[in-house]
Amino acid sequence: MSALVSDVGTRTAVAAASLVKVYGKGDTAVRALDGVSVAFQAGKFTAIMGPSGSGKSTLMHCLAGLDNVDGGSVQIAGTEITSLGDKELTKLRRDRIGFVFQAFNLLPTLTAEANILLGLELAGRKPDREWLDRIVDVLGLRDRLKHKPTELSGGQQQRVACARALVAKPDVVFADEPTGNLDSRSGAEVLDFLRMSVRKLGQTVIMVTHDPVAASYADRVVLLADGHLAGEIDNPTADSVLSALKHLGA
Ligand SMILES: Nc1ncnc2c1ncn2[C@@H]1O[C@H](COP(=O)(O)OP(=O)(O)OP(=O)(O)O)[C@@H](O)[C@H]1O
Repeated sequence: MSALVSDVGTRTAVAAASLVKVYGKGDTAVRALDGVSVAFQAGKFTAIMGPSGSGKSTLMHCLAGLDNVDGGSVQIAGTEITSLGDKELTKLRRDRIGFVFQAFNLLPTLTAEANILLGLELAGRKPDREWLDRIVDVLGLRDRLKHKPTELSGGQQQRVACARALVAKPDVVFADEPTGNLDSRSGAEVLDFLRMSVRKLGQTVIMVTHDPVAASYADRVVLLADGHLAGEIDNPTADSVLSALKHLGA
């Protein structure tokens, strides 16, 4: 495993080139992304930040193949996704991308373990038990696996959602405001986990957040403003992120 963690450091997990996304037509058209080129290294935790309306969610949706683009390219682990059909995209998202959303989206009738394994089951794939064990241990979910979502705290539910996102060993995990529904303590636990999934399990995480403290858990922050790349910060602190955002008028 340590070899895997050190190997991934220089590979590109996700790359966008000259990405353009336009909503609407004519006078009311909005260029939500206006030529964004950015690369995300494998084995790193990157946060996407910027003022409200700067294009963060749009960028995430285009990178993850959840939305079509109007120009440019997106590659996930070397696969160009903008030219894929719906079926191929669905398969790519299912097999190679993990998602963590603000709403935990767990099925209430299933146990935590069944929620974690559901995607694999639907895809007809067997879980790698050793990998599952590692994820469960890193997430501290061992004694919660038989519980239903209503028997879990918000933080625990989000950790189950993180396990679900990681269980298929995706090329990348996209997290959209993963701490938006959590108090600060549970939020810190989830962020700690996302960081550990990168450092200890060699995973790649790209997170959209409004919160400079959340962004400070990342290895790197990518800043957007008005649909453009507006800078980046390596080894961010909450203060350095906050002052960069102030600079952008957020
Ligand atoms: N479905 C849509 N139809 C029309 N315009 C849209 C749509 N989605 C987003 N936009 C516009 O595109 C721009 C970028 O929106 P986006 O949601 O990506 O920004 P954001 O940085 O994620 O914002 P926030 O921080 O407020 O969530 C904004 O001007 C927004 O109003």
